[in-house]
Amino acid sequence: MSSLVLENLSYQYNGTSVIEHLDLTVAQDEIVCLLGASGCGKTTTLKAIAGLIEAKQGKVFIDGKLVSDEHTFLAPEYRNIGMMFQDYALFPHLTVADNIAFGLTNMTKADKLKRVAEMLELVHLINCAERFPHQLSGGQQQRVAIARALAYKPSLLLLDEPFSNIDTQVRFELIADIRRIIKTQQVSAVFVTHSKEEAFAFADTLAVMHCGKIAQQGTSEQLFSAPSSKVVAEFLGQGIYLDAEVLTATEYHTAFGCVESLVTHRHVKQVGKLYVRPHHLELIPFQSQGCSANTVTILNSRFVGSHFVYKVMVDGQEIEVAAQLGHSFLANEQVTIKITPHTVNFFAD
Ligand SMILES: Nc1ncnc2c1ncn2[C@@H]1O[C@H](COP(=O)(O)OP(=O)(O)OP(=O)(O)O)[C@@H](O)[C@H]1O
Repeated sequence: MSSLVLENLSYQYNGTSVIEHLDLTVAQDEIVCLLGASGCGKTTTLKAIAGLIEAKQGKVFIDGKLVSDEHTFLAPEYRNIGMMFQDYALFPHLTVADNIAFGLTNMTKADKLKRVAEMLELVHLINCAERFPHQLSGGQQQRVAIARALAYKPSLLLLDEPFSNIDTQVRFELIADIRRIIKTQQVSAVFVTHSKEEAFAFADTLAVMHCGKIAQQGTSEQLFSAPSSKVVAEFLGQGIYLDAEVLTATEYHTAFGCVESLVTHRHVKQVGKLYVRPHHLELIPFQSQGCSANTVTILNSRFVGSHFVYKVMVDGQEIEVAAQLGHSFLANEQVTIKITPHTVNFFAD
């Protein structure tokens, strides 16, 4: 059974549509990331799942139980969900142990103490039990927040940008740690972010949101290599569009010569655009016998520790390309560009 199902969910603020006919499924024990640009409706979707707003259009099911539709509205405390936000939302006047124990009602004192001890061990904060939130680092505060959210064994965890206040140096360690914690507790989760790096590191599947809808849901690899729309392609990573015409099931004609696809497509004689990412481009020393359209000028270069990254203008669009081993170029130098065979992303006009 799915842990969460949103069916045809819509929501308006003062008559302005924010979520429109949104469908989403989260499987048992799955971490799904709602990913999208600022203002696309991610937090509003999370609030509708939590019951912090009343979405009358569409249905919300948690663990198979209808919790919201036009006739039904279950308050947040009856939805069996845990929540975690970017501002930690810990009670400042309570110790770490008391923060974790806060939601544990209907339990004997002994059971409460046992559960708090288990959670402190899980989040590696046993020695901080008697400290207050202001005596902890941001990462430690988020560990307390996750311990508190998981303490009463919710079936679904909702996380709204929980890592955005964490120093970038420790952010990805914390992400890996919180993912481990969630996985050991066998709870499903919906995680909201606008950072694709965080989404890649934290989620099992991504649901890219655009203008209040899910544009595409799948693993990060599926979305990266086979985006169903330009919006998803662009959101998952930088690239350029090249005018293209389909020649065969695996070949596309462009101004840069024939581009070969590693997979067979069923596009027939269509014209459209290829979305080409930097790692599909190869810069090689200028070859005078090459087609002039394949010649580009290095605009500038930047050393990134292990190699150089060159900015070039291709078909009127700037793109940064990592240097191939053994080649180095100067600013204003003319180089030849090649498009290597890859899993082509073609969008018909
Ligand atoms: N209480 C509100 N009243 C009116 N409009 C709102 C309210 N809350 C959010 N909005 C608007 O709804 C739209 C979606 O907001 P939401 O917070 O869901 O987006 P988001 O994708 O989570 O954005 P961000 O990544 O910036 O947090 C935005 O245009 C926002 O201005």
